[in-house]
Amino acid sequence: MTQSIKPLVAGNWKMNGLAASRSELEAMIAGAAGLSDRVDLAIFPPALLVPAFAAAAANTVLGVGGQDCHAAPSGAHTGDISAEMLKDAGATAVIVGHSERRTDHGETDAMVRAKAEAALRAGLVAVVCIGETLDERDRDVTLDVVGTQLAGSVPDAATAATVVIAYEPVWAIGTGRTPTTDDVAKVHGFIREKLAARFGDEGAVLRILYGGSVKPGNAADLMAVPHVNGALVGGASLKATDFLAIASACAAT
Ligand SMILES: O=C[C@H](O)COP(=O)(O)O
Repeated sequence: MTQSIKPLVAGNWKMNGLAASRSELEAMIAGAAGLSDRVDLAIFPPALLVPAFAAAAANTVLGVGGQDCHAAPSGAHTGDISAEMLKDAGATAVIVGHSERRTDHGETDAMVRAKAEAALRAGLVAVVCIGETLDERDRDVTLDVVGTQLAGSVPDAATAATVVIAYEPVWAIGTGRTPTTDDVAKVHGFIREKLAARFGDEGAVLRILYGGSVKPGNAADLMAVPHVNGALVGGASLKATDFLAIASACAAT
């Protein structure tokens, strides 16, 4: 982990969670307080839970965000939610371009970039996801894929305060498989080079999260990799004990 960058541990609940999950949120809020000098924490529940979770987390160190947004601020887009609506509901951030959105909804780099630009327009931090599939990894084109996604999905106006990159190998998501720390170092180092070349000083300090089967048992090793500035956690973020254990491991590196 790069010492000069405060890490972020973000929990993506995906399509999980009901109103009763509020107890997990409250445990996270309580646990986050003791870690906030070393690591930022944020949780991304389903959109229906954002207003209640954001209200519960207001004036605490735990951020609350959405999992997707439309590129437009409002309009005839049935079923969609704008970045402005998330902001209005108390969100501070939004995930864009998660591989499940790219796969399930055919989102392209251009669409992801437009969503990230919408986030910035609304005053939200955009967590921009990139990562290669297993087929792409097997064909040894990981860096090509990641470089293309990075160039195409990240807004020109990105700063360290407004954009976070999440590198998530698609084959590691929800599978229990993770890349070796050498593999993670190679990709994160490549992303850092690209960000620094494009954004200069801002690119040198923009946070790059690793995501894909991060658990309490492997978090310390993954978070110690150079240019890993935190984690985007899926399954293990549903339970406060696991989420906080990952955040503690991150804070300790
Ligand atoms: O957004 C989170 C990632 O897709 C990782 O999910 P996972 O931790 O369940 O593998």
